[in-house]
Amino acid sequence: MHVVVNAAASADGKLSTRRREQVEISGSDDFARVDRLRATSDAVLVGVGTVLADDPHLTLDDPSRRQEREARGDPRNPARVVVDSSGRTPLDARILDDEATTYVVVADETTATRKAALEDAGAEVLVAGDEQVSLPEALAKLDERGVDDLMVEGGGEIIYSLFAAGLVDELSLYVGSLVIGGRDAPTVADGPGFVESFPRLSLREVTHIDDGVLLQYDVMGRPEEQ
Ligand SMILES: NC(=O)c1ccc[n+]([C@@H]2O[C@H](COP(=O)([O-])OP(=O)(O)OC[C@H]3O[C@@H](n4cnc5c(N)ncnc54)[C@H](OP(=O)(O)O)[C@@H]3O)[C@@H](O)[C@H]2O)c1
Ligand SMILES: Nc1nc(=O)c(N)c(NC[C@H](O)[C@H](O)[C@H](O)COP(=O)(O)O)[nH]1
Repeated sequence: MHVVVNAAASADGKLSTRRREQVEISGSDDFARVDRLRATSDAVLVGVGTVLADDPHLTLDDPSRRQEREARGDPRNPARVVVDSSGRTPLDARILDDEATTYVVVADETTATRKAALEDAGAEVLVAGDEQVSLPEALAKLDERGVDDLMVEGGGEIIYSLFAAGLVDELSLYVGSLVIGGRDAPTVADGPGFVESFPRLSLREVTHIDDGVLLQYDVMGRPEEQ
């Protein structure tokens, strides 16, 4: 599986405000780029924190890209994946509509009642991990279901855990020309943070888009992995 993390951050590295309210950091050209990246992916993954904060839809905006996918025999939208240990995804979340397949990856502790409610609401529930979702197990289950190209759209907790598990191949980071600030605002990679053997990146491309810059990195891995 090939994993691309895509995110947009302010110049001070924030994904949104301290209230976790969604901020439009990308401009129209960068959102078009994100739509193209979704169109070439088999699945788009977010954490439940993003679902609760943004209620995202994670489908393609451009109808011609849906047609192109169908013309090559793919579903019109990539599958959607929510990483959600105890099944907190609201049953009326936009991500559960029938515009695309949606996998809700839960941990073993999730009750059978909650799993059944999510399935009734349109999700395919996958179990990976005991108390918190195990990302290596989750990606292995997605791989079994034909996901070769996985796009991750955040948020900061999920991005940190994917780097910590050595599961990221590429990082596409759009840096918008604004300052959000706030010690409690989510950043590109939150979690407990690394204190040594930092994942190393190789800067492949720098592109001026809208009023910001797109940084595209290949992930070299952590020193002990190189
Ligand atoms: N600018 C951008 O590009 C962008 C992109 C996405 C999101 N955002 C913003 O970021 C914020 C949401 O980010 P977030 O960090 O709070 O949430 P998140 O990363 O989307 O989701 C984090 C949640 O995922 C669950 N999880 C399950 N297994 C996990 C694992 N192995 N590692 C880490 N998390 C795991 C945890 O909840 P459980 O323990 O309940 O499972 C955790 O609280 C929102 O404000 C949103 O607007 C911005
Ligand atoms: N590329 C990007 N630029 C931004 O300025 C921004 N705020 C996000 N945020 C990502 C987050 O995951 C959102 O929830 C989905 O981008 C919403 O996706 P929909 O439009 O509902 O499909 N992503």
